[in-house]
Amino acid sequence: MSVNFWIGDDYLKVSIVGATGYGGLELIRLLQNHPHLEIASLHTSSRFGRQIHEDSPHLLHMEYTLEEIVPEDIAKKADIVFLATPSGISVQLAPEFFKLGVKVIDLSGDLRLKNPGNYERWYKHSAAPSEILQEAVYGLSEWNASRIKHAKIIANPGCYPTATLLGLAPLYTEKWATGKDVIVDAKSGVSGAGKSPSAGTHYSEINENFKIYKVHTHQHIPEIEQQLGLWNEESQPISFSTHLVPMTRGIMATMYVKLHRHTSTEELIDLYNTVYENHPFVRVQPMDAFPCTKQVFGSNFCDIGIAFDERTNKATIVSVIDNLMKGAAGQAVQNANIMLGAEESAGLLNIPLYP
Ligand SMILES: NC(=O)C1=CN([C@@H]2O[C@H](COP(=O)(O)OP(=O)(O)OC[C@H]3O[C@@H](n4cnc5c(N)ncnc54)[C@H](OP(=O)(O)O)[C@@H]3O)[C@@H](O)[C@H]2O)C=CC1
Ligand SMILES: CC(=O)N[C@@H](CCC(=O)OP(=O)(O)O)C(=O)O
Repeated sequence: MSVNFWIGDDYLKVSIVGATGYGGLELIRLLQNHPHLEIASLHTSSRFGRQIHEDSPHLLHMEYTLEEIVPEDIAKKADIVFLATPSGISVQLAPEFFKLGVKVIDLSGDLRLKNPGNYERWYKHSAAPSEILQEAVYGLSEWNASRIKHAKIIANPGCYPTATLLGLAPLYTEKWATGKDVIVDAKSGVSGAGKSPSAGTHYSEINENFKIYKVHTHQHIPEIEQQLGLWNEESQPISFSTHLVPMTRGIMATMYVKLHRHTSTEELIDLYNTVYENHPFVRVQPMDAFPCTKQVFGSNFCDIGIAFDERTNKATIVSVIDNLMKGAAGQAVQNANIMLGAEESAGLLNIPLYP
């Protein structure tokens, strides 16, 4: 039975667990001006009692005391909880919130893979209970809205999968792609790795440098393949590589896809425009134009450029997003909007920061 979750003009209350990290801070930025959602509480595993602005001075004007993570207490004040925590945490927290009847939007990778063995292989943690994995709805907003609307748990997609899947979806769902020999060459800004410094991401390692990482082992490979398999059962394993770029935000995924049919760039652009016609956050570039990460900086847009290569019969698709927005907090708020029956774009239609 479907229940109308939203109760009209009132604000719905939300709590954020992991509020001090990059994803959590981006959620705060979006929720502060949201027309239907209001922050009830912010939670930390290590800094209880401190003000949010003590470690995040860009929030100097905001008065929120960081609280411990006690699901029973959160359930008393929140309708929805966002989990913006490292992998391995939602495995434990999501079942508790589910039992307490609080809707969960999980930004981590814990609930995305339906096969627990797959999660354990790629994430190296114990998986969530099967009941929770089955309950979790994959939150690729443009492609799963009818299920997101009635979901109790959302597994918000990863940043690379969001850029990749939005870029590949029209070819897979319309059966233009053979599903064989697909190559995804992806690059990310350093905020994708979260706020905690590490040997691989600190300034002198990343500045004026460009490096490949997690070759053939990236945890987003099974997530992308799971969704491609749902769209097209002929789909085969993809070649997927990830690189770190010396910039703060942004993801670019460049994809090379063999097609069933001979076509033209014009026809491909028409296909993408038709598929994404009613989706305000996916913008398809005109002929001969390709997107760059700066044109989506700080926004929830995914911009896509397309060209057909006559010589190889392959399409080249370029998809860009801001990893913290469409790749994390922005899509999480978009999913919350869909769940509560509001405009999908509520609180999210800001123009990208430029230059
Ligand atoms: N950064 C990105 O672009 C994207 C990130 N994601 C995923 O979203 C999640 C959050 O990412 P991001 O914000 O970048 O990560 P950060 O490392 O920046 O933040 C993680 C947050 O989790 C809290 N935390 C750490 N340990 C625990 C724990 N044991 N229990 C509860 N909370 C804990 C941290 O702070 P405190 O010590 O105060 O509790 C912090 O608030 C991750 O799972 C990430 O993989 C998904 C898409 C994109
Ligand atoms: C630049 C960078 O390091 N990015 C991270 C993205 C992590 C992430 O978002 O992880 P989950 O989606 O699995 O939670 C990475 O490549 O692992």
